[in-house]
Amino acid sequence: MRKIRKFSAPEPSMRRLPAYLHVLTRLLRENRLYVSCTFISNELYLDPTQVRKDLALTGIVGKPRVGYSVQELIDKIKAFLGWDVQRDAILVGVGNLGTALLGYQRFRLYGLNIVAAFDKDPRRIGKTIFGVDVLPVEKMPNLALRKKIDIGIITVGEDAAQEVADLMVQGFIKGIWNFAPKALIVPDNVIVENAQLSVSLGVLTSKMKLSETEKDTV
Ligand SMILES: NC(=O)c1ccc[n+]([C@@H]2O[C@H](COP(=O)([O-])OP(=O)(O)OC[C@H]3O[C@@H](n4cnc5c(N)ncnc54)[C@H](O)[C@@H]3O)[C@@H](O)[C@H]2O)c1
Repeated sequence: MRKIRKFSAPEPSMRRLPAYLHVLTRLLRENRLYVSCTFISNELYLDPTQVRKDLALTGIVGKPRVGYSVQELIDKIKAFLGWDVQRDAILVGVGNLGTALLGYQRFRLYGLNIVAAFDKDPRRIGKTIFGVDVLPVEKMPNLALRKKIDIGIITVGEDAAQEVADLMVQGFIKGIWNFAPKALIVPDNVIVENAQLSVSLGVLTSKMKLSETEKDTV
């Protein structure tokens, strides 16, 4: 059975940190120098103790009665998330979703630099989408190895996802951001993060359903 890899920081905290960053970036634009846990927790409807624990993971130390320096907190969160360094990525599957991801310019702010895209469809190969060249998928492992690519993004259908992951492993890619609804099998040294909008939608609709049922019973 495959081992579940454990990390020293809890995943829910990792998932909340980008939201804190969003609030802090706004405060920086408004020239705010300091911020408290209570302020952040009120903005995001979270428990202040939870926010304090999450922020402590980044190593930041607040000043009594003043709070945290906004700039320092931004820097610490970015460093914790690994967004303070630029990572080169490639994307495989330049269909609807792949094209949308290539067009999302803000990934660069998070240190994600998509340097090439790959597909198997001759109608897509040779095109340049949002400044990124689309190459034949067979060329991916070699390019990944040569350019020391860190992250592979999978946006092919679920039937092709494992074979694409295998090619990424051949190319010594260490992190796979998988958008296909497929549980991938990879060596232990490769980290896979599955990104599913349907999970988020499921949370929304089940909360709506629960709230509707609770209203009916009042
Ligand atoms: N994670 C999410 O929230 C989310 C949201 C939408 C779609 N998806 C998933 O993303 C994937 C893509 O969806 P889409 O709507 O963009 O599909 P699409 O059919 O528009 O695009 C898929 C692309 O992959 C290419 N492809 C197929 N097999 C390949 C292979 N072996 N090597 C290289 N390229 C290959 C196809 O030529 C095509 O260009 C699907 O798995 C879908 O379920 C996930």
